[in-house]
Amino acid sequence: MKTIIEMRDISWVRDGKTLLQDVDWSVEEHQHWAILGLNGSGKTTLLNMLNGYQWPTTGRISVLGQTFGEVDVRELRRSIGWVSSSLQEKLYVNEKAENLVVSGKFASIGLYEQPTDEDYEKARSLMEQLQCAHLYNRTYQTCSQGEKQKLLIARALMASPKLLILDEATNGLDFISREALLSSIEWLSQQPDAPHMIYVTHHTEEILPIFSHTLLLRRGEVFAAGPTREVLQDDHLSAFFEMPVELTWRHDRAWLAKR
Ligand SMILES: Nc1ncnc2c1ncn2[C@@H]1O[C@H](COP(=O)(O)OP(=O)(O)OP(=O)(O)O)[C@@H](O)[C@H]1O
Repeated sequence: MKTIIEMRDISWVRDGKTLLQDVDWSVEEHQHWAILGLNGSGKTTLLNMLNGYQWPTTGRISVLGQTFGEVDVRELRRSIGWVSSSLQEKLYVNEKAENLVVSGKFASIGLYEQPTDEDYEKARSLMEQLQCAHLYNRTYQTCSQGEKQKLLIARALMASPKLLILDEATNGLDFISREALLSSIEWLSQQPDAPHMIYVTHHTEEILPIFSHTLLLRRGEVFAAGPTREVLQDDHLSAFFEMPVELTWRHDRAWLAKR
């Protein structure tokens, strides 16, 4: 089995505060993972490290078999798709949807290289598959939040990444848009060349059955990591949230309530 992500003894210290501590985490081939954590638990910091934007104070990271410190991270980033709202803030709001999606091929914000006709065909086909082809000639700023998220996923898929990170992808979506986005993610996982997915969320019910494994992150430490059904249990989560909670499983998704 190939290891997709390996983090060993990761810590990150800033201004005398330990914000990540002794993080050990492995993602193996054919696994999709969810990361669940409260605000400030260190999720974004962990993702920044996976993309080589932040370096750990101690520890070792390898992604897709490449060890950080020994590889050109800019090159490695071409194999990693990252969909996050922080990325949205950096995007050009006046960019046309088609150009925004195509720019994913070059892992650039804006288009500086000349795309080919095939690139535009691929962009259109991805948008059709994600059911957002009607936005082709629209500018990014005129799209709704749900439409924007789909465009960002299509953009990330342009480079045929081996790893796709979805960071709070359903932020700001209404119920219908959220379920539509989750269906697209499920559809994506069923494609023959599907990337390995890391889905970061605050909500247990968004952890689709395709996410075989879940990592619980609390105050910069791994609270639990393993098969989703083992990790998402009442006792475990009550200890995690430091509040009595109970889960109801419906359609293979875990709905959380305060006990
Ligand atoms: N550059 C920085 N300097 C100092 N502290 C930082 C820095 N970046 C993050 N932190 C702190 O590290 C902790 C973890 O932040 P992080 O953004 O990783 O959490 P998160 O789990 O992504 O939170 P949220 O769910 O709210 O997005 C927070 O306490 C945050 O204030």
